Amino acid sequence: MFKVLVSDPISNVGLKTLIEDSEIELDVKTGLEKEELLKIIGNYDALLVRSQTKVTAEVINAGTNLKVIGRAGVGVDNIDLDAATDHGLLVINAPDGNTISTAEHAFAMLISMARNIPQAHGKLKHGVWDRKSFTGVELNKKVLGVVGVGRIGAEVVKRAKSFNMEILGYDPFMSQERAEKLGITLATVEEIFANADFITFHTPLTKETKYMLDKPQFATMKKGVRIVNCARGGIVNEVALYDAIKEGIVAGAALDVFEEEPAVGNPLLDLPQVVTTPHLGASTEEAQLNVAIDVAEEVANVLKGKGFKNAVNLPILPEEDFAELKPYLKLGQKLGQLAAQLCSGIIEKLEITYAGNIADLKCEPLTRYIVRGLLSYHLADDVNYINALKMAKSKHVDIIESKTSTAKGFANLVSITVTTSNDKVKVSGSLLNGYGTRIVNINGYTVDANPVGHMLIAQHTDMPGIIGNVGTILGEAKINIATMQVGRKEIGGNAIMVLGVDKSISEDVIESLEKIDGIKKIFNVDLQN
Ligand SMILES: NC(=O)C1=CN([C@@H]2O[C@H](COP(=O)(O)OP(=O)(O)OC[C@H]3O[C@@H](n4cnc5c(N)ncnc54)[C@H](O)[C@@H]3O)[C@@H](O)[C@H]2O)C=CC1
Ligand SMILES: O=C(O)CCC(=O)C(=O)O
Repeated sequence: MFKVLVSDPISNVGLKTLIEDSEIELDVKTGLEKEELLKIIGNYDALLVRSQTKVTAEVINAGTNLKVIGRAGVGVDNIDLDAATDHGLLVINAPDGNTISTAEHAFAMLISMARNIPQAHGKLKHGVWDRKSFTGVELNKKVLGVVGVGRIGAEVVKRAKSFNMEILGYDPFMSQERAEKLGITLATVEEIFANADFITFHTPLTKETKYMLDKPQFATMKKGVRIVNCARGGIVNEVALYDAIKEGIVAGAALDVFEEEPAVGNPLLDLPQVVTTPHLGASTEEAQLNVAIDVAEEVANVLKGKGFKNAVNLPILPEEDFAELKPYLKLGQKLGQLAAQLCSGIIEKLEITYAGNIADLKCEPLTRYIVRGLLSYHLADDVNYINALKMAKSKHVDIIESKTSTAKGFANLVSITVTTSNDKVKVSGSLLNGYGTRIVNINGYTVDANPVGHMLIAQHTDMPGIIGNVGTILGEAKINIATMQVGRKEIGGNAIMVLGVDKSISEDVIESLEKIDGIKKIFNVDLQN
C-alpha cells in the first residue's frame, strides 16, 4: 500500500484515480503548519501540492519514505528541486491543464484595468455613483507586447487578436515562421518596451527574467503604458513599478503575482492604478480538475513503477547507461550554458560533434545534458534531462549530432555550434586527464578555462593596455580575478579574454568595461549551477 499526502487544496474529482485505487491510501491535510508537516511527512510515499506548501530541503529530509512529489500546476518554485534530486526524489508537474484558465485570467485583468472595472465596482458598492473618474481606454488598435510566447502567451495572443490589437511578441524560441502563424510581429524586448501600450508577461521566473522590467526599462516606455503580470512576482521590479506609477509613466498595472506571497501589506496595493487578484490565474474549476487528473495519474504511475511524462528533475541516473559518460555530463551541460550566454537571437540549430575516444560511446544522454544546459538559460527548471529533447523539438531547435575519431590533439573533444536568427557561436570542451572539465575553444580562439562560477568573456582588439584597464575597473569594483586567459589569432587582430571572477559583475561595471578603447563585446557569464 502506498501512502499519499495532499497538502494543498486539489480537486477531489481530479484525485478520483488515487481515491479509488486499492493500492493507494490518500490523506488530504491542507493548511498544515511547517512543524506539523515535518512531523508526518516521513509516513508518506508521495506528496501532492499546489503552490502554498513550501517543499523545502527540511521537508524533503524529513520525508524519508518519499518517492515522488507532484505539483498540480506549472511553476515548481515552491519545491527545492536540488534537494529533491539529491534525495533521488522525482518531481512531476502538470504543465498543460491550466494554460487556458491563466490566459483568460490575464486577459480579464487586462480589460478590467483598461476600463477601471474593479475601481468603479468598489465605489458603486460603497454607494457612490461616479461616472467621471473612470474613463478608460479601448483595446482596439492598441499595441500589446507579449513577453514569453509559450503555452499561455500564445493563448493570450489569440484573445488579443479578436480585440483587434496589434501584437508584438518576444520569446527566445520564437521563429519568424511561428510569429507569422500566430499573426504577430517578432520584436526585441527593447522594442516592446518602447512601443507597447499594454505589456503582458508570460515567462517563468529565471535569472534572466528576474527584474527584466526595472527602472531603466520604465524610462524607455511610452507614457501611459499598462502592465499585466500573471506569470511570477519578480519579473517586474515592484519598487520600480511603484515609482513608475507615481511618476505617471505607467497608467495601470494588473497583478496576479507578487515577489512575496501572500502580498498583504504590499505598497502597490495602495495605488488606485493597480488592479489585483491573489494568484488566481489557475483558479478555475476546469484548470484545477485538469491539473489534478494529470498529476494524480502521474503519481500513481510513478509509485507503481510505470512510465511518466512530466518529470521536472532527474532523480537517478541508470548506472548502466551512464557509467562511462558520467564524467562528461557536467562538461556537456556547461558547454550548453556557456553557448546560450554567448549568443543572441532565436535559437534555431544545435550542432554537436563528439570527437576522439568519446565518439565510441553512446552519447544520447550527453546530448540531453548539452540541450538542457542550452535551453535552461531561458526555460530554467522547465527543461530537464528527461524532457530536454522533446522541449528542443517543441521550440523548433534542430539538433544535429556527428562523430569523428580525430580530436585535434585532445583525447576527447565535445564541440557545439549554436545557430540563432542572428548569430553563430561555437564552443568546445574536453575532459583533461587529471584536470577535469575544460573549455578549450571559444569561436575559434584557443583557451583553457575551467567552466565554473562567474566568468567574464571579452571580445577585443589585440592592443596594449586593454588587460590593465579591465583589471583596474574590476579592482575598483572589488571584483577579484581568479583566472585569466587571453587568446588571439594574429598580432593586433581580434582577440578574446576569458576571466574567472569571484562574484557576479553588476551592470554598471559591465558598462564601464564596454567603454574601454578596443573592447568590442563583453559577456557576463554565470555557470554556477
Ligand atoms: N498566475 C498563475 O496562476 C499561473 C502562472 N503561471 C506562470 O506562467 C508561466 C508561463 O507558463 P506557460 O506558458 O505554461 O509556460 P511555457 O514554458 O509554455 O512558456 C514560457 C515561455 O517563456 C519563454 N521565455 C523564457 N525566457 C524568456 C525571456 N527572457 N523573454 C521572453 N520569453 C522567455 C520561453 O521560451 C517559453 O516559451 C509559468 O512559468 C508560470 O510561472 C502558470 C500557470 C498559472
Ligand atoms: O496552483 C495554483 O493555483 C498556482 C498555479 C501556478 O502558478 C502555476 O501553475 O505555475
